[in-house]
Amino acid sequence: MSKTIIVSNRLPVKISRGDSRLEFSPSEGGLATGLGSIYKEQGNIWIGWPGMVVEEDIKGFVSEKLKELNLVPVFLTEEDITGYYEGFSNEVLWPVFHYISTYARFDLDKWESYKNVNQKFAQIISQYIEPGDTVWVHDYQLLLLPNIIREQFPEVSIAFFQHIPFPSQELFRMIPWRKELLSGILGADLVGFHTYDDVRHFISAATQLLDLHIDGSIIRMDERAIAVEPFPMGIDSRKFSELSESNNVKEIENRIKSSYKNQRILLSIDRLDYSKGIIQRLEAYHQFLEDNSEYHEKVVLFMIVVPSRDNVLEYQRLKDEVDRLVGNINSQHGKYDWTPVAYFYNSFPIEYLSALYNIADVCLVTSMRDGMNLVCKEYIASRNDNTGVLILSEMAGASKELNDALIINPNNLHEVKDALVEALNMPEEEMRDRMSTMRELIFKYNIDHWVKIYMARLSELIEIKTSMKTRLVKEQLRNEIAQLYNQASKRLILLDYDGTLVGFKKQIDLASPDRDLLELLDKFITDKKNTTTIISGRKHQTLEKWFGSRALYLVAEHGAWTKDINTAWKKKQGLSDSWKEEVHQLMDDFCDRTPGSFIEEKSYSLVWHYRKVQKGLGPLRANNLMDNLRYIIPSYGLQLLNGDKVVEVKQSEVNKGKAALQLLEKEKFDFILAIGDDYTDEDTFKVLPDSAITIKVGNHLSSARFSIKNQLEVRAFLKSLVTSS
Ligand SMILES: O=P(O)(O)OC[C@H]1O[C@H](O[C@H]2O[C@H](CO)[C@@H](O)[C@H](O)[C@H]2O)[C@H](O)[C@@H](O)[C@@H]1O
Ligand SMILES: O=c1ccn([C@@H]2O[C@H](COP(=O)(O)OP(=O)(O)O)[C@@H](O)[C@H]2O)c(=O)[nH]1
Ligand SMILES: [Mg+2]
Repeated sequence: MSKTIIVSNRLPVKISRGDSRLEFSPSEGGLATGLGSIYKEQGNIWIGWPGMVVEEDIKGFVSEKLKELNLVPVFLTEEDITGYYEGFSNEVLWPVFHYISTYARFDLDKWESYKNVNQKFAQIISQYIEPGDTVWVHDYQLLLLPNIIREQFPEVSIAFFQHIPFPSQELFRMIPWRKELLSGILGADLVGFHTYDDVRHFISAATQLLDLHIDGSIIRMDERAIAVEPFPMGIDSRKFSELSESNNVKEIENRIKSSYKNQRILLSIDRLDYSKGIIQRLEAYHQFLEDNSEYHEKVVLFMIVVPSRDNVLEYQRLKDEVDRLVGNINSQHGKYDWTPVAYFYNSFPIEYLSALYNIADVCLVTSMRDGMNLVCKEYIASRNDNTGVLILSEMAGASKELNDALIINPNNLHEVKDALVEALNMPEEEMRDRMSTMRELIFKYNIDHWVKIYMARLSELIEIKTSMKTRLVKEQLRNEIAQLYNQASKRLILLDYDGTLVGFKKQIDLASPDRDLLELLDKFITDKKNTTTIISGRKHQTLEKWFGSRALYLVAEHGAWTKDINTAWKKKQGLSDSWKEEVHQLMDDFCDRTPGSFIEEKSYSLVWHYRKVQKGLGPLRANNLMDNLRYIIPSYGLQLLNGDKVVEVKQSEVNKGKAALQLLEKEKFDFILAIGDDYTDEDTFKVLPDSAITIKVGNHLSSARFSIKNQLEVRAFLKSLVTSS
């Protein structure tokens, strides 16, 4: 049975040295707690670092112990931890991805270590991977891994999910190794982020830095398609809800409450991290106490800070700063029986967290940036009686879903302070309304739902990929087609031009046929059994210039013009161009506003090209233009085509399908071959009989029977046909 191999930097279980022996305990952090519930399913395994340096002589023992839990360790050395984990992951990627690029240290040795450790992970994975398996790679520590696995195991399904934000490409491009990182991620079939903004940023980085082709949310690379989509992660809501009711938790609650009688509890829980806005929170709370003395002795900020990455300089500095600020607040405002900030620099068992979630009147999340933030979701899931108020930073991924929280900008101290007052005074009905709406969401979009929809999307993509593969023209299929070709006595060959016989060029006129192509076409022409046709959207003047002297059938402007061998060009009857002036004017406006764009005018169509426009702006303007055109085209009976870096308007009764039908009527063909790469060729594929050999160039969905990777392969295929006869 095929299995899922989960891979992340940290295993959900960490090892530490207890008094006399090794201790195995759950890891902190969103990823470990989030996926904890799914890896135990039959046959699945989780590969990752066990959280400490393990001596050689006990590695066997540790591996055995972890195996019982379906876990496989990747042992990291002291150097790996310094270079890869603390260094590149947490001193380069973490600060840049959380928009604090001034903390980043772009050292080459950190990068070398990062590459090495990603290879180390790949090496362990390769020992467990079997055909049909899915590898699910998690997070920024392993950005290179998807592509390393892809190179070793081209057929395997690979998913990648990033739990932290993906920054604007303007920030991301600062990283010296940005292209390698992007290519690493793009080894996956499905790339997921928590929010649509992350998706947008990633797509813009990939298209701008790697010059890739993008089709909605699909990135196309040679023969591979990679889907990039948002999948906001949920939590195990039921677990938190049930935990709230347990006797053990109730007991802890009572104990805590007895220490804070008559005080309302403001709760914050996070790892010690500058991305969590701990300083900003303390400053806002300080101001709140200064401005609202009526709350003195009546509130407490219960602040759990979990130690994290304490070998990294910025984290040490932050610890000092937090200690200092807490000290200031408590010394300035504290009384012998009131400590305004109850500060704990520890991690706590889940029962203790649950008790805190239950008794907290307000949960305060002030992240400066946060991929998701699970703490706020855990708070909501715990509030079975629908009370409690969540104050949530708009910089946390969770704010995109939880819009019934009090949403704040953590940089706006006054806004946070006012939100505290609002939360503490919120009418009960409003509180319950907000909380119950958020609870519904948290229970529906829980962790199981997240895994389910993520995996379902991956299966869908793999199905498409597999069906594409079976249709791919490879040796056996090529031989079968060659056999049919040789047996036939009347053949119709329909060849699209751009994207099929030649590649995409920056200047449209540079795509003229090369000698190799002309020789190939001549081989088809000299065989009298062939009716060789170029069926193109190009102007007839262009086709005339390039092919006019050859004994070819030519179809130009998608069928508005046709030319039989040795005859003059014929224009399709009954076409009108009265619409052109109005559309031209509109396109002119867009050219004026969009440097690099230009209009191509044909007899019965107008094309707005944006292949030379500043990246990102082209598609934006194209959508805008299409919105405008939609008002004009119905009254003229026109068709609007959204093509590869073009917007085309043409008469709807002209299309390649109709042109192909006319050719079909000419004679009785016993072999029909059509090859094309874009949406206009679909019209050809659709009108041909089922027996026709229809071939789509590239990996887009198509009504063609077969597909072929690129123009080079088209030429090789065509050569193999003519040389086989
Ligand atoms: O492993 P550490 O260096 O100790 O860090 C702990 C984890 O922190 C990060 O969590 C992120 O994932 C959460 C769940 O998707 C999300 O809510 C949060 O916003 C992120 O910061 C990190 O992504 C993990 O890899 C770390 O293990
Ligand atoms: O003492 C603690 C405090 C917190 N957490 C867990 O750590 C996770 C923090 O996840 P979040 O997404 O909020 O932030 P991250 O640390 O992943 O950036 C949550 O599931 C908490 O329940 C924990 O296990 N022990
Ligand atoms: Mg084409």
